[in-house]
Amino acid sequence: MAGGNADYDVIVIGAGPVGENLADRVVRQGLSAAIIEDRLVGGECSYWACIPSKALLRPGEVRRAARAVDGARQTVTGELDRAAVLQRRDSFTSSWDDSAQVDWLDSAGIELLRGRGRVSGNREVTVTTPEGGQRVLTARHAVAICTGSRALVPDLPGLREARPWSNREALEAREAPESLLVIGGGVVACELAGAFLDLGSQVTMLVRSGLLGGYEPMAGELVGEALKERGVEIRRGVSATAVRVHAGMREVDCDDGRTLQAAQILVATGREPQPGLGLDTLGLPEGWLTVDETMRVLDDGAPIEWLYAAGDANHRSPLTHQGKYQARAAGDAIAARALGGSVDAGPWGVHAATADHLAATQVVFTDPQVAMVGRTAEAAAEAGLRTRVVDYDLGSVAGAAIHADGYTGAARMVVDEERSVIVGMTFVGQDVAELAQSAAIAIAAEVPVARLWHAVPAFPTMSEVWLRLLEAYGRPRA
Ligand SMILES: Cc1cc2nc3c(=O)[nH]c(=O)nc-3n(C[C@H](O)[C@H](O)[C@H](O)COP(=O)(O)OP(=O)(O)OC[C@H]3O[C@@H](n4cnc5c(N)ncnc54)[C@H](O)[C@@H]3O)c2cc1C
Ligand SMILES: NC(=O)c1ccc[n+]([C@@H]2O[C@H](COP(=O)([O-])OP(=O)(O)OC[C@H]3O[C@@H](n4cnc5c(N)ncnc54)[C@H](O)[C@@H]3O)[C@@H](O)[C@H]2O)c1
Repeated sequence: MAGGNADYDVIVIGAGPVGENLADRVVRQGLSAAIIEDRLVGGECSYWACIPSKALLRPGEVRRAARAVDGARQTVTGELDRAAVLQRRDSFTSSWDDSAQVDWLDSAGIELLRGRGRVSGNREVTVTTPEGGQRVLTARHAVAICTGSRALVPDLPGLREARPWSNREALEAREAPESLLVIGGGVVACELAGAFLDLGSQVTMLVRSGLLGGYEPMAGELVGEALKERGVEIRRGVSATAVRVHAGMREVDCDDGRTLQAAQILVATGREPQPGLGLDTLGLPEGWLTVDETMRVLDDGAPIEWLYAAGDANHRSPLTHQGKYQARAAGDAIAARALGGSVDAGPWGVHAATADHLAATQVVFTDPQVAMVGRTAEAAAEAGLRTRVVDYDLGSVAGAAIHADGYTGAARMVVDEERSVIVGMTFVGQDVAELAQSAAIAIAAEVPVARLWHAVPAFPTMSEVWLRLLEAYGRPRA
């Protein structure tokens, strides 16, 4: 066990958004930290996930928004400039150059070590350097696993040999394939199907069950209708059984007896943990790490005092902002434990990531967008809550009608009847992303429904859907 002679107070494996935030948090409180990264500082999010995907999606969204407003529509006559769209994506990823993020680590006082890290003992990490050397490092207080996740490729005959795209190849692409077969119906599948449609690919989606599982059903329905209207072929209830490459095309056999052809396949079937983290040295199984509320890794339900896992690595809420929220809780808890302070890990405590369970915010950047906070009606019922569900047509709100001609959208509010507080809210429609935070505040602050009647939305904005939902629910006495 490392004691006074340890190399650093804290060692963080993985310099994605979560690892960077965790390291920053401990350094700000006077501890020393090293961060180990084997690819680019900034992680999946900055180079192969959130940032390039949103950069690719935005131009098409803006074009459609203008075309949805009479008077503006007439001025938008040309096609998207696809080369400019790709160039804009490149500028957001700094052309996959992480020097600015490296400079930031330096300015924050965090030491960067390039290489692949793995836990090799109690408070010990071994780094395999890019040159193939090994370096053993020790941590005085904590090791934090912030290694994110990687695309899960199903074990399907011929699929790997066909060299399909994951999010990585898709988001680095220099050009769009003529045709793209997307396997999966989750968030990555829906967002990237739209992005490549805008870039000119003919897109087919192979969706085993519904679209956007885990969200309110209206989200998948409205997003699916819009994708179809824009020309995506969605084959629901169909699974691939085998893949071949023939004459430069991918051929995919399906369980409905058909064979589909595409120039490229995008696998968007979920994520898996990074392998080779050395968990076996601690007797832990490979897989997503289970953690307590301060992100300490649990071994048979008991926390390992010095080992933390935050972000995708623990799979509690695999989203950048929720992972960074966990990093703030974990970083502060590490510092409090190291410096002899008290730790407040109870619900909504300063060292607890309670919102992961009760108020996580998610935005799907499809067109229409989906913004969801907290639980779906189904999840709330499964958790045993006595709920009332209120639905409202977002398109009938004056602000939405002005926002776009023929605005189509939906809103759902899930109220816990025992406590008279909202536990879930979902908005679907053009530009609803910015409505999410209003719901996050209402849900995290557990504002009673009676008090919400005093939070008056401005007229004519889309936020007026709040008033309509409350009217449909009824006005409880305060
Ligand atoms: C296509 C796509 C789009 C997405 N869009 C959004 C979005 O719009 N909004 C959102 O909130 N979330 C989005 N996500 C999810 C988001 O990308 C992740 O939740 C987020 O990146 C998690 O951050 P992280 O720091 O935990 O992991 P990562 O960003 O994956 O970073 C982990 C880092 O650790 C490094 N690493 C891994 N193993 C080792 C090792 N052994 N040694 C050294 N370094 C290692 C990796 O190279 C990487 O740099 C998207 C995901 C995908 C796939
Ligand atoms: N805007 C955002 O915030 C955003 C965007 C993209 C991704 N993300 C994050 O990344 C995570 C991963 O996204 P994802 O879309 O890869 O995963 P997902 O879990 O959301 O969806 C996976 C999809 O693949 C299907 N699937 C799984 N195995 C399959 C198989 N063998 N054959 C056919 N279909 C199969 C599932 O039914 C599901 O539709 C999300 O959970 C989300 O947290 C967030």
